[in-house]
Amino acid sequence: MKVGFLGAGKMAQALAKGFTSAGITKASDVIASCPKTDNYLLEEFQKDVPGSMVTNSNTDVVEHADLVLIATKPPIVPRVIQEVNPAVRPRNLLVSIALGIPITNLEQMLPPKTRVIRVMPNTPSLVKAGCTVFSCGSSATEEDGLIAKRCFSSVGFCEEVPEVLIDAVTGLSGSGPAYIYLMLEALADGGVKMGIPRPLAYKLAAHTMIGGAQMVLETGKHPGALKDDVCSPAGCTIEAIYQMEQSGVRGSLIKAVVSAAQKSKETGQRG
Ligand SMILES: NC(=O)C1=CN([C@@H]2O[C@H](COP(=O)(O)OP(=O)(O)OC[C@H]3O[C@@H](n4cnc5c(N)ncnc54)[C@H](OP(=O)(O)O)[C@@H]3O)[C@@H](O)[C@H]2O)C=CC1
Ligand SMILES: O=C(O)[C@@H]1CCC=N1
Repeated sequence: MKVGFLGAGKMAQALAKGFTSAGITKASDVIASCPKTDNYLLEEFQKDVPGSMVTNSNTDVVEHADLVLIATKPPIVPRVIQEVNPAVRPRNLLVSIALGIPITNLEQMLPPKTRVIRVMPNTPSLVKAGCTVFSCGSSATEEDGLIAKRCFSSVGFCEEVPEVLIDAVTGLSGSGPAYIYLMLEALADGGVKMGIPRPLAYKLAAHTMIGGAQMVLETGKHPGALKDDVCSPAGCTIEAIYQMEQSGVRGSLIKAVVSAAQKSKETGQRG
């Protein structure tokens, strides 16, 4: 399958590297575009995916690729679609990863009957630990859904959801890696404050996060029950939990997800 990226930024790079290393496509069948001739992102893209093609022409991408990922910032999407529209053919499956833009808007901007899929991935796709949801447009076939599932499952967890959930998913797993890095950095800072060398503190914090998440997925136990297992009576963990509850950690995280989801929805309404 030939895969093209309109936009060669962080998410395009993560997916291109993930897809090629997972064997979904060959590097020589990947193409990415950015408008400026001196674009350093295209150089970065080719460094990440050696053997791939890069171009300053969005039309080249659509002409070359079967699967075309729209990977520019949301406000630029209408302009990019308008530009590539004359080149869109029935063989193209258009996959938008853009924040907030509903399928109906994408379909209205594209030629009638264009097969469209809206996707919300996240950056850990780069290391095959991504988390993606997708929804199919009105002309997308069952086979198109399977293609999306196969591509994004190759770089992590992937599930089809009703489109109405995508803004909420964006607030949770689309933006979520940023919340995790912030928490991880803070945990490591705590370790450093207590004398742990910084490189070791990052490793301990990261492995603790991976381990905790794996326990939730593999044991199927409620997160609260798993937390209780760590809190020995009159022990040190319950002291820490008491501090965290007083500083409103749960409320902050809920607010983070809600505000990102609302922003995603507003982005779509503005477009
Ligand atoms: N980053 C993330 O974690 C996630 C991002 N997304 C979505 O992915 C999309 C891309 O985000 P991200 O990778 O972070 O953004 P970046 O800014 O890293 O990438 C956007 C890319 O689009 C290029 N671009 C700008 N104008 C055009 C144009 N007219 N034609 C073609 N390409 C153009 C930019 O080039 P230049 O820099 O030269 O302007 C850049 O290469 C967004 O819609 C975002 O909502 C979705 C899930 C997660
Ligand atoms: O912050 C953003 O707008 C993008 C969409 C989800 C993650 N990053």
